[in-house]
Amino acid sequence: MVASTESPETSGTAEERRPVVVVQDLHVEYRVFATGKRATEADRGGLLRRAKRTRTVHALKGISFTAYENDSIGVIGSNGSGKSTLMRAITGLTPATRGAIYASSRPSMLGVGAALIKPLSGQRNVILGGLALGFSKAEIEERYEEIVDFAGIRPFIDLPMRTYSSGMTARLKFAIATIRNHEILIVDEALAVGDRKFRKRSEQRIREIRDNAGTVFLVSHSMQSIRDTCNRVIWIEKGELMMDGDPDEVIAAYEETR
Ligand SMILES: Nc1ncnc2c1ncn2[C@@H]1O[C@H](COP(=O)(O)OP(=O)(O)OP(=O)(O)O)[C@@H](O)[C@H]1O
Repeated sequence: MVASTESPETSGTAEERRPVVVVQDLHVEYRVFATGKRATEADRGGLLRRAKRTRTVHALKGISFTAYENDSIGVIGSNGSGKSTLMRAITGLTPATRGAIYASSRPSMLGVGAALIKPLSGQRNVILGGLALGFSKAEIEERYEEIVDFAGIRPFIDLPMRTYSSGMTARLKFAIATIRNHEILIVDEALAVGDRKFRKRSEQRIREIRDNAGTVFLVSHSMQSIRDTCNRVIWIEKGELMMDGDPDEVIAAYEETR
């Protein structure tokens, strides 16, 4: 299938828009040990045999595209097609085996999960999460009400986070993580959790980030979320770029193969 490198539905030509992420012929290979009997000391040839059991998974096979300022790019593809690998490579968490990624500023993956502590109340966690994002205590206090309202968990904010349902936890994390303005934001399946009302609010927040001259990548299996949020869609299958373009066209082509 033909892959175009230009973004559709843009306010100007590609030359007028600032490129923020350039991915050039990106390859990512994972070296994995296939499960097998663990080598013991008695197993003299163990090391050699173990080496033979190493497999290489070629997760991305020459992906190239350019993301521009104000782009909101949906990333779709079947399970295991390489979407998360591409996102991790863009943030620098997964090294490129070959090819290159250039970014105008450090892309951030949406999330404050690691900073939060489950036995503490939602309230304390808002403060912790805010500090982890680089806000001062005063700045967090200023935004506190907004975060709690957005998460929609006010009646539970004094309870320990471990008593929250997974949806409530996800809403709180999303509410904290998006208070910062991100220039390049990656949202990997964060919208899959939470109910319909919250999903709509999250999508609105993503649009606001984009309108603030940000660039957003949204990985999702929900074509509705992608349609509602993105001006461009990248479809990856078996580590290859199948199509890059208008959401309706790319989603239609993807759904035809399913
Ligand atoms: N840490 C890892 N070590 C080894 N192989 C990995 C690792 N992470 C991913 N893979 C492999 O790389 C390929 C792409 O995986 P990836 O998680 O990027 O897919 P995905 O499109 O995000 O899938 P999903 O929609 O299921 O989340 C898969 O074959 C997967 O098994």
